[in-house]
Amino acid sequence: MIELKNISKTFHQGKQSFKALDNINLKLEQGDILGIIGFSGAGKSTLIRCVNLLEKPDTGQVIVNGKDLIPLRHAELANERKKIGMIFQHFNLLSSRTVFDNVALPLELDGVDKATIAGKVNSLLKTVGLQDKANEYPKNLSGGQKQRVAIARALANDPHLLLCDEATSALDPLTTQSILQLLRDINQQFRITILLITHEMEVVKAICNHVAVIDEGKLLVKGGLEELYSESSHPIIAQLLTEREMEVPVRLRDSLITKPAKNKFPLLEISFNKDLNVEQLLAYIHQENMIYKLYRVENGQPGVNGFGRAQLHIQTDEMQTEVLLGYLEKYGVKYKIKGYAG
Ligand SMILES: Nc1ncnc2c1ncn2[C@@H]1O[C@H](COP(=O)(O)OP(=O)(O)OP(=O)(O)O)[C@@H](O)[C@H]1O
Repeated sequence: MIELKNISKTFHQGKQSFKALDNINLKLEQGDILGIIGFSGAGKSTLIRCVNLLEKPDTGQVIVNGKDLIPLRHAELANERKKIGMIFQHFNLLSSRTVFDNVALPLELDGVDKATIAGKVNSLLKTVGLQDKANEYPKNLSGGQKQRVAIARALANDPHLLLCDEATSALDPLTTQSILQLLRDINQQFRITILLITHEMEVVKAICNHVAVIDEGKLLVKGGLEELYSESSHPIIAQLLTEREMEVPVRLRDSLITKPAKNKFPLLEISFNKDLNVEQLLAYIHQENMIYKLYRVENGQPGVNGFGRAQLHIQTDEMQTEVLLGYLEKYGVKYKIKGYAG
């Protein structure tokens, strides 16, 4: 069982301070899949990072299987952390290591012998459906395959808890579904508790048996999806429940394919944040002489649901596309590849 009790966290920058988490209380039973949903800046990442103490709360307790992690000394904390796996939006694989060696890394660091590592890694690669990719390097894998490698690596130390930090936010809809299905299978097969954060209601609906809504560092609701719907008169919850994926433009609807291909370019759905808005992005695109078509723009309300969304069809070469995606990531802007079209 995992319990967060009275967790608060304030960030200080120069003379300014910002309360990112305000007295959070949350409980998960073994085998639960809890989704924490909220808009950009609500405090989701800070909260999930408090669970394995990547971020140390100012106050409160993080109780994992009866033990408060906060007062633990370094070695003891490292031991508890081994049992908490984590996956990230951008996979965080080591590009210089093969798939096999990425998955093997936590076991190597733990001093496990080579024969045991080989057995374990091969079995994990089978679990995530990548046994034929053991000798590939991450650069030769699709986004979904990279996330499968990251999942296998997160499972290497037989964790009882898996933390998922926007694990499907960089993936197209079909790949998202397959990764969510894999997480569901892992939860069933290993009885692993899963705590995930997302800004997409679809993810919560697809996989979670419990949900908590976070806004401005406070939990607004926690419980089953029914509880969420019963609170839908709350403006933030109403928005979360109504926010849908933007519709694909009619012109592209029939030609959109799910995988990259020659002369097909990604259609991006971009959710802006306080650090980058649509005008700034377009100024950058012009400055870099990138070819694009802007299909839809939705204006958000600053401080309520981020700074709007847009659908942008990038029609430039692969290298420039990578540069653009890197630019969005630099500003922490979330995007989704809806598919590819010419
Ligand atoms: N290290 C830090 N120093 C200062 N402020 C921070 C730090 N980390 C987070 N914050 C602030 O705390 C607030 C919550 O951030 P957090 O990343 O937890 O939100 P989030 O809900 O995960 O947002 P997103 O979905 O955009 O990632 C934001 O206003 C952010 O700017």
